[in-house]
Amino acid sequence: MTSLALSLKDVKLRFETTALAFDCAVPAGQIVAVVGASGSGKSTLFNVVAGFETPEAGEVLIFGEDMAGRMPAERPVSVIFQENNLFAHLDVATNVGFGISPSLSLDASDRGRIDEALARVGLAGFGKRLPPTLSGGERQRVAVARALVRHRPLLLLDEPFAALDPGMRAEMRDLIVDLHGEEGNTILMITHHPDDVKDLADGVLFLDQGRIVAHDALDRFLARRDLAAINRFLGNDEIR
Ligand SMILES: Nc1ncnc2c1ncn2[C@@H]1O[C@H](COP(=O)(O)OP(=O)(O)OP(=O)(O)O)[C@@H](O)[C@H]1O
Repeated sequence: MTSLALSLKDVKLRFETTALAFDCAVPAGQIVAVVGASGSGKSTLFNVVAGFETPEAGEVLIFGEDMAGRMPAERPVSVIFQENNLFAHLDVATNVGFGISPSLSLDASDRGRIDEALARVGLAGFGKRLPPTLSGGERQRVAVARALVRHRPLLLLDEPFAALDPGMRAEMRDLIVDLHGEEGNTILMITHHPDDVKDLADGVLFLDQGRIVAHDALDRFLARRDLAAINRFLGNDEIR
């Protein structure tokens, strides 16, 4: 039996004007793109998994463990957002160090791990720099380095390349694929770009109006023509 990185069972949430309901089972070791129109519920899905939102019903299981009552820091999850992942007044090495110890009690071997992680994302020698002196792409690499030292088996990427130019986006995609190959972790990545889906994903979770309406392997997803929302996303305009 394939082990599951994530299962959402009858998960339900309600905001004033919106009801959301999530059901899915994501096998361990995959890269899964999370897509859907603005407002379809992608960030809310991540917030439920990471523990920033508590559902009013249902179960969130990560590697078979029920996450009910577990704070975000206690979950086997790392999250990288579109921006603002770093503390601007703390240097790069310290920002990465939070991934090892939230109280920053770091010994010499921890400092070695930080340097290794920075080298791994192409930022050797950047440890003393402050985030505002870095480019957007470099800041995202620091966030990736922090996720690397945190070493959690489930990584959530919430549009991590959205603020980057096309060349940098492609570089970051390559970096994520390389790290996934090395770590063997499970990655869920929110994106609005069909190219990210095609280049990165093993599978696709497609959301529409607060529900997961498709969960497919990549090839099957790309061949779908049966849902207008997916046709819009893939640009199958002639079929609509
Ligand atoms: N804290 C909240 N309070 C009230 N409504 C919320 C809250 N969080 C999300 N919503 C609503 O839930 C729906 C889903 O929002 P969500 O941010 O998850 O969508 P999304 O797919 O991530 O959108 P985008 O692609 O624009 O980031 C939206 O209608 C949003 O207004």
